[in-house]
Amino acid sequence: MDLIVKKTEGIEGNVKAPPSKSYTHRAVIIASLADNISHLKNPLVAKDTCSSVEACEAFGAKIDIKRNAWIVKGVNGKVITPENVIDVGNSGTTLRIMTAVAGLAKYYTILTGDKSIRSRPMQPLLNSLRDLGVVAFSSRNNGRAPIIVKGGYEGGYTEIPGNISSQFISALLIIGPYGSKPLKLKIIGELISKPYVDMTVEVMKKFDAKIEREKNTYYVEPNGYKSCKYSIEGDFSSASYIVGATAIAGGKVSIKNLFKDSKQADKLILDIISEMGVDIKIKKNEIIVCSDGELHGIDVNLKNSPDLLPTVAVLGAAAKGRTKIYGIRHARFKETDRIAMCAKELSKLGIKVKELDDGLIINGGNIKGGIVDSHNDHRLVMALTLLGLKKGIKIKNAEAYKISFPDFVKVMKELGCKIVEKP
Ligand SMILES: O=C(O)C1=C[C@@H](OP(=O)(O)O)[C@@H](O)[C@H](O)C1
Ligand SMILES: C=C(OP(=O)(O)O)C(=O)O
Repeated sequence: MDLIVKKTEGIEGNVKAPPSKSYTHRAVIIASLADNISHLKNPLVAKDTCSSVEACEAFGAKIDIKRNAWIVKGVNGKVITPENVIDVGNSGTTLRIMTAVAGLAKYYTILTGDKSIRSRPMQPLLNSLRDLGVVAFSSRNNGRAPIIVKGGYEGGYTEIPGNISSQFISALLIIGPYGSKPLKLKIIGELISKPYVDMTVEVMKKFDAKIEREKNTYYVEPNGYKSCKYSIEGDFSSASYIVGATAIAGGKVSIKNLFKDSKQADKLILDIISEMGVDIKIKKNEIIVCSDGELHGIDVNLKNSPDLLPTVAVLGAAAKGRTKIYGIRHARFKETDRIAMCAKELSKLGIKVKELDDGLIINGGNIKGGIVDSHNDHRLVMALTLLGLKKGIKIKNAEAYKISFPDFVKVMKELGCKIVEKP
């Protein structure tokens, strides 16, 4: 499917941010391991989170999908060996966390996914799982999926580099409560995407896990999880496209279901956008964005918020002057190499972009219309849509937005964005 986006000036309305993808993954996986029945309110129903639901069911959890709620009967740590291969589709979070969960099963689990998933780094996680009593290897010995895991998780000590993906750390912490010994996990070097680990710890605590951090080391007691009622907040990464569209097209938009005190990494979009010249009002559970469509370039470190790269890159392209984005070498290991793909697609629209090892320098302000490709990356589809509001573009392979924000086109149209889906 292609998206045709037409120049749009002035958008307005009141919308609700979709539920958080990261919190939905964590809640459903932890509830699936827990001792009894958990009620998850407002989960995100999207391709990536459905990959986690299917994987949890394959490991023995019973999940009843109701309108606006999932009722999860956990396995109380007694994970069964799946009958079939676990196919995580396009979801890196599912692959990483479920590889660790497979370490709790008795026999062999095979985990794989689409072409993009089969290119994403896994070796540090496999090494740590081995330290903790699990047999875990890459079927082609290249540190990528397909992954083969034979359970046997005991707990104990391991260390892991912090600069490739925080999902390795989240994955190891999540199985921590089910060892025969406590888990001691030391992060070596710089920890990127740290807010995502904080979110993991927050959800683990909500399910009564005993977890502590001292400097760069996490300690988890083998006490299991207690099921509970958990409500999933709105997603700042998805909301970044609504904020970005308002910033670029101009207008006034209110976004509900976003919490001021959220731990989400991508809350940073609010600081970024105000620094670029947009007026932001932050209420307890609502954000109001007001823009005249005039933005100016900034320097920004996205080390902790890698998923904002495509959004900030297009904002930089639409802004006057230079935008430098840095600190995000790890954005090269996502659905695509997002540094390279943002540079490639923005160049097609006449924007001068310089690729850095860990970011981009964008000379914004002069966009021409044209045809761009998402490379099947959901964040590229949604971010490129924002540029279309400025000049009119066609985005190829656009159906990828359904990975994380299935109502993206509907919500954008409600706000007045001129978008047409072409099958
Ligand atoms: O744990 C999570 O929910 C995520 C962690 C981040 O990945 P990295 O830790 O690999 O940067 C982020 O990019 C991803 O979209 C979601
Ligand atoms: C990188 C992302 O997710 P995941 O790692 O779960 O594929 C993302 O949502 O941008």
